[in-house]
Amino acid sequence: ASNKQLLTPNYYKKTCPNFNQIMVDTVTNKQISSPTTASATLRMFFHDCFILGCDASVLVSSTPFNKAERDADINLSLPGDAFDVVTRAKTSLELACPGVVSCSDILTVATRNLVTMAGGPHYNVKLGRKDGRISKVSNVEGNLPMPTMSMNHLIKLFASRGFTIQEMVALTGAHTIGFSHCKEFSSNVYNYSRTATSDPTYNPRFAQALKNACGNYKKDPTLSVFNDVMSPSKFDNLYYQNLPKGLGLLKSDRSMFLDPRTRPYVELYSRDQKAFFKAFAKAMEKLSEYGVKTGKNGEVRRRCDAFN
Ligand code: HEM
Ligand SMILES: [Ca+2]
Repeated sequence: ASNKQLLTPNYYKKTCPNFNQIMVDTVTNKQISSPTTASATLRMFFHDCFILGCDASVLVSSTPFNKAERDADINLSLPGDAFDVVTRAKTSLELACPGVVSCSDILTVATRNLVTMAGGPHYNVKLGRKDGRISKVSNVEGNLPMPTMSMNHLIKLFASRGFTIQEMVALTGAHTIGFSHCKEFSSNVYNYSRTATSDPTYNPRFAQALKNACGNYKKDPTLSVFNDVMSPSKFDNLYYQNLPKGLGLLKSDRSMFLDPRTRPYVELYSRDQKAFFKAFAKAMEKLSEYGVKTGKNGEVRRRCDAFN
């Protein structure tokens, strides 16, 4: 059997009967006190799963002997709240059931609960992942999508992990919540031509608003903008409705509408939120099982930021 077939819905039923309750309590408290936790954690989960599978490799801290994934340039913007919610859950779970619950299962369930809390679909996740024993910065480079990549490149990247074009479009609907830092899109807003105020695929008023919001971004790299300008913290399908209007923030977002291979799915999900939720839930279940390790292929870390 492959590792993912060894995952089960009730993996902790006997060994940690309070697992679900502890996860719900921790995640709810954290999201209420820091409402950006949901988007932060969803992005971190994606970055974990795409590199060596969902094995919490993204949580490991660098040491003098090993530069870890989280110190890759693309991961430096992962917010502290995402690490914090996992650490809090791990601390409570270690008190209740020491040495039993993996950091990768914690990150998977926290993400699922947060998506639902933000208004998104509920989906089932199976459990029993073990944590990885490898986390290297060199595994990250080129293996996570960047807004500057061409659509060919993005499609190939997702295909290399077994995800179809439709699944890629559905998963990227995650940009219905959260933020992007100005540097991720500002070259499109500024470096167009002498006369145009912006990239022609932007709505001109939106481009002007972005210029205003990001004017000082080179001096203040913390400046950031909502991914979904219409409903920034609600998990809904407005992300897709924005794209035909030129209100997609990242170049890769606007390309989802401009490219004929992805456009039909953008149109479907912008019309039909139910279809989006169903596709997102299914693709998240699949992502949650991507490259998982079970049994002796991994460990239950004592601390999520260090190998045992
Ligand atoms: C075409 C593929 C994708 C590209 C190019 C991309 C790129 C980006 C970039 C550049 C940011 C801004 C990060 C920052 O400035 O802090 C971002 C944010 C985000 N991404 Fe993606 N992403 C893609 C797909 C996905 C997928 C598949 C997911 C999850 C299933 C996801 C979830 C998120 C979330 C939730 C945020 C907001 C993070 C926050 O608020 O802290 N993205 N993405
Ligand atoms: Ca939204």
